[in-house]
Amino acid sequence: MKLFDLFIQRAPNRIFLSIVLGALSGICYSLLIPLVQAGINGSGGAASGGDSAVFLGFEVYQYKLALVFFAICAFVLVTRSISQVSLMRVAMDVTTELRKTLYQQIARAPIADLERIGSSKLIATITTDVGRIVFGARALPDLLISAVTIVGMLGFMAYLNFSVFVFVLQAIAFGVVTYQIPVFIANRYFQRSRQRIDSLQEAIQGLIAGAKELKLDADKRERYFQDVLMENEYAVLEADKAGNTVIRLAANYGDMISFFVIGVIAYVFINYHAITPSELTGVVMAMLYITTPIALVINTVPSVVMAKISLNKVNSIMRSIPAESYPAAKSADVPAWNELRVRGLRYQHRGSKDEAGFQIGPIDLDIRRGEVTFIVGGNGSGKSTLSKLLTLHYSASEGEILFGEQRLDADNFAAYRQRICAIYSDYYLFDRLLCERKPEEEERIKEYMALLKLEDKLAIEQRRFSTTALSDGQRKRLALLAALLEDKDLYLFDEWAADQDPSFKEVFYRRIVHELKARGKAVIVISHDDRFFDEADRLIYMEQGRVRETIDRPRLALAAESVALAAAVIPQSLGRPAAAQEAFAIADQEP
Ligand SMILES: Nc1ncnc2c1ncn2[C@@H]1O[C@H](COP(=O)(O)OP(=O)(O)OP(=O)(O)O)[C@@H](O)[C@H]1O
Repeated sequence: MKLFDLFIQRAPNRIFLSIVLGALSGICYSLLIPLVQAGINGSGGAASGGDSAVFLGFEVYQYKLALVFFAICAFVLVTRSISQVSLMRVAMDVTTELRKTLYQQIARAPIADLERIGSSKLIATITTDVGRIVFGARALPDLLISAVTIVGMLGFMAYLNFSVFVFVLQAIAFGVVTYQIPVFIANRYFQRSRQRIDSLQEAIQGLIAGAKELKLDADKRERYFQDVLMENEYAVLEADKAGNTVIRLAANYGDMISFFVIGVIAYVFINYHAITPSELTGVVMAMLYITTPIALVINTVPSVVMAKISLNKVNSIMRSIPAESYPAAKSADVPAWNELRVRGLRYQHRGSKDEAGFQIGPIDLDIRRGEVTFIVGGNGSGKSTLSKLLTLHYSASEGEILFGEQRLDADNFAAYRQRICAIYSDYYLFDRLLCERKPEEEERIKEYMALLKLEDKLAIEQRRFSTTALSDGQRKRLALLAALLEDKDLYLFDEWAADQDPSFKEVFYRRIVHELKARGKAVIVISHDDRFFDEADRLIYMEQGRVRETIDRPRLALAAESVALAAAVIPQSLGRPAAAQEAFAIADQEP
């Protein structure tokens, strides 16, 4: 994707019009000086006429020429304005369009890739890069108008005196070539600054999200402030300062090129070439006249350079976010299922440079509708990773998932995922209900608000929560309410009850999970709440990325029946596998 292509793709006609009007404006702009000179010299030919007229009480000398002059001024004003306004509006559309493309790409990205890239980089791209691209691209009409003006003026000089024209051309070529050296150096600094913006963004997130922890300890706060936040801030500042200093010096050099050339023509060139005083005046006027367009070209170069750097960043982010290749499908496109079977499933997280990523599998398990499956195991045993495989966010490297008799594949992936509802441990609470509105919704909302004791805390108006400024437990209950209003086949709760008080743990395990089971849903509960393991129809115990033990209800009930076993077996199954094995071995020996 190239800078100008963005604009052409968005509005080719408006861009064409803008370029034509910009070019016309540049041409007319460059006619003004020859006209003034013609007026001064009284050699305006037929147009000047040499007569004077009275206009609004003022005497106007060579009124025809004056008329042409002011008409051109008005034309330049109109065409330049239309060209600039039109391109500016396209630029604004392009900003929104570019952001929209990024939003869509993020929405379509696999979760594993979003986790790998991290939110800081994505936010920096959306906020910093898109703005810079459009700012740079917006300078393009001015560049065009200036370039045409410069070309027009050079043409005028060629008409006045060809050897002056050749000299000026050479001087400009020399200026442009030498100008590239500082631009190259500045470019390096700007690239360095852009690389540090991602880290800075991450540091800012830490400052906001970690404000509570930082406030508790002044030393810690100071260390974070200096070593992380300001370190990145100063790195960006230094690189930007250096880049802008070089660019400024280059811009001043560019500004003065015209004057150097004027000086050389006025004091040196005339000694070696035949040039009349009126030609010399014309050339000097033309040179002074193009000082501004040359400065403008030179001053907009940094914005264009920045825009190109940002565009490269956006391109590289876009390339690093692959879109999921599953065709969009509706949940109705796949047959109903009763059992989800997982066979030989493997997945590996992306590792660091020195270490291979955590591996899960091979996993074999069955999840049935109308049953509650608990997934238990120690921290880091792979429960959440398995939950993202089961809810079809991670794509397994090996193995298969079957919904009933239907094997999960690229064609039905999106449709089956539509049938799943989950509250992850790192869930996000939206500020409104996003599920499809159902006729009985009002009734159910009332019922759940009462059950989850939320009715005094917030109201739901037009499907929007009146507040989400709630306690952690209340926020999670609100997320649960939103999930319960949906009608999916499979519900997964990753440590949902971890921050609920005992009464809500009871409500969750004994009422909600039961109710979902009674509605024929497949319910997966990832939990450390061993007190409620008796609610499970099946308990899957994970260890080091593998299913170590699958315990079905009869066996679980048997083990739990004995007080000794209940105390010894189930808690130990989380941390002391040897004892758990022994206890289940005893349970298994029961007739
Ligand atoms: N996005 C990720 N990228 C790389 N590695 C990851 C990622 N998420 C988890 N891991 C690794 O996978 C391992 C298992 O993590 P997982 O979150 O699945 O465990 P868990 O059983 O849910 O733990 P807990 O009970 O603490 O929530 C961890 O050791 C972690 O290092």
